[in-house]
Amino acid sequence: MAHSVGMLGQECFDLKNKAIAHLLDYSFIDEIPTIDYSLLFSKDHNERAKSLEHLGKACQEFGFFYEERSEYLKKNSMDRIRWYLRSDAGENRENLKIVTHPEYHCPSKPDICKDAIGQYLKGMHEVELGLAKAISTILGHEETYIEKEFKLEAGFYMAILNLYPPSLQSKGSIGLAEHTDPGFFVSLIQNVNGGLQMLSHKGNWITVHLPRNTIFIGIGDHLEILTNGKYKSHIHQVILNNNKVKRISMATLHGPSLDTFVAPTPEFIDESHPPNYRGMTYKKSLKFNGFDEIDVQSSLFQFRMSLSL
Ligand SMILES: O=C(O)CCC(=O)C(=O)O
Ligand SMILES: [Fe+2]
Repeated sequence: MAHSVGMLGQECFDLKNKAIAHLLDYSFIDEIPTIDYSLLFSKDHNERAKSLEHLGKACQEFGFFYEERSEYLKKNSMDRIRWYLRSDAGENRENLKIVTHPEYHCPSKPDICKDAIGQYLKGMHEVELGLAKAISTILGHEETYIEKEFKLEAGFYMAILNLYPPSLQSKGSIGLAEHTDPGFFVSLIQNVNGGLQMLSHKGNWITVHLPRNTIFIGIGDHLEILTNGKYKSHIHQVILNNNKVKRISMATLHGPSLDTFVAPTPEFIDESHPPNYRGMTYKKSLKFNGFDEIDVQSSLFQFRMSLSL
């Protein structure tokens, strides 16, 4: 069933009971499995159990489920809004990163932006808490497990508004090179299909086609760490189409609070599953490679024990 979620800067979003998470299905190349968010909380026990099972399977097997620019160009390690343009062989995008939680920041111009993004993210916070409950349940924990582990009340969120190709024409086909994102999960909306690709477990790049008015949800690094690798952070990239299509996306990284220490929890560790990741606060993990918090760079690769120690 389709749910309405307006696009950025247009309609207001009412996501409370109306979000759907899209999780990429590796086995049916053209099909993205859809989790009906409302069914995760259905009063019908069978319906709820079925939909939780579907979500668990998707998580485990698929891993996904302008103001004055110059003002935001200067770099300071405590930036809460930063504008960025890169156009070279490795990356071609213009983007604006905004810390939106626990304090909400947003450029004040254009004024529609602040309200629209604020309302969208308010809705997404509800969705986040709902997904945290549902995923805690399928992991065999009490509903509040992830919310508590990640201290989501003070979660660090980053909204990333991307434009491909950038105002300068792109200098290659890579919009954004392959990467994973830190955090609990990433939500993404876009104005046109095409560009975003996910790496399947078979090693194929699959283009993500989102039905209109839907939100894509992908698992982030810190759910992988918490579950000791049971759920995998999704590897993705953006490929450009010879400057022919302008695409705008907004990715929101829903992270734990900056002071949360994230490590594999004992429930996911036993003799045959030793801890695969080293633990660290979310803040330290974001700054691990000398980046600022606002860069939201992944350091998952270095947290994997066999590689990092
Ligand atoms: O634009 C997209 O589709 C993906 C953006 C993304 O992966 C990111 O900003 O981390
Ligand atoms: Fe990303």
